[in-house]
Amino acid sequence: MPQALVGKEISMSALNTVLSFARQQAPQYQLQDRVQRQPGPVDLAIQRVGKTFQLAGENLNVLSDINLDIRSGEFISIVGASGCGKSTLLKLVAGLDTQYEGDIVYQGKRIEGTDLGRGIVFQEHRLFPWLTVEANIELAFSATNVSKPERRKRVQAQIDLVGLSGFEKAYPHQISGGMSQRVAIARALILRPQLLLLDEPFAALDALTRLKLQQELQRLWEHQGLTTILVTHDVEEAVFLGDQVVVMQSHPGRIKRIVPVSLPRPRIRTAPAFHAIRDDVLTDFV
Ligand SMILES: Nc1ncnc2c1ncn2[C@@H]1O[C@H](COP(=O)(O)OP(=O)(O)OP(=O)(O)O)[C@@H](O)[C@H]1O
Repeated sequence: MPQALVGKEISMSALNTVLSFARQQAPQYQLQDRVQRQPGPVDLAIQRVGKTFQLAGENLNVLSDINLDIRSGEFISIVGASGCGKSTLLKLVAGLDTQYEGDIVYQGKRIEGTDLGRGIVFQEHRLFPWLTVEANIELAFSATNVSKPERRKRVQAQIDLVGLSGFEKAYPHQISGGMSQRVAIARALILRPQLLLLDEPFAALDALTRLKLQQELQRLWEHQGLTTILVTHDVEEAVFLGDQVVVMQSHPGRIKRIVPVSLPRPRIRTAPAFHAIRDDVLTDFV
């Protein structure tokens, strides 16, 4: 069964239990206080991008003719079957792989390598087990000339923002998977990137933690005005968070269609309009 359909196995009563728990846990949104977001200018332009790997002497065409404009402050979700090239595309945008055809232009410059202005979070948290929560986050400053007191101040503020106050001195083995992912997100955000890249950051988490972190991610995104790209297998997550859901298909990996999600935030997962968009996207996987 495609990963994207796994969520369909949950019964309505189980889903409602999960949702009411998540609502209690989630930070309370003040709808009247929220700034109306306006789409900004194009921040990231992916133009005619292709990627071929060499595998056992053969050429493996993984991405072909990818074209996508992402506006400043937009949240883009990318879904698609396993192996369609989602992570490969994200790595190209991160600058972790610079061997590609076409152009990826971020804020007017072709991406030629990694940059502190682009933060990335992977499925595994990649924390150093011998460092505390605060030391793992502070590590992000190692290539900068930010002063020690300023680092400390920003680390504490970021820890507070992701809800980890009190766990500053804990080691990764002393905190849960969800908390570890929050540390990874804090580490990605501490340098105040303008572009946040997320590669299935919640895939290894249980359903409750996942819902809670989706809400927290939305809060951080709104708070910091980040342009965000999320790769996920979870269609519901994609619709809950995305301004647009990019559906990819395989062999070679390419964009099948882009589904706009204009529902107001925070989105109500049980609302018919939400179901309609989720079900529409799911038709690409059945
Ligand atoms: N370094 C590499 N060398 C050769 N082939 C690679 C390399 N990295 C990825 N691939 C291949 O590229 C294809 C796309 O991989 P990618 O990880 O981007 O897919 P994905 O859509 O993110 O998959 P999943 O959803 O399972 O994570 C796969 O066939 C994979 O085997």
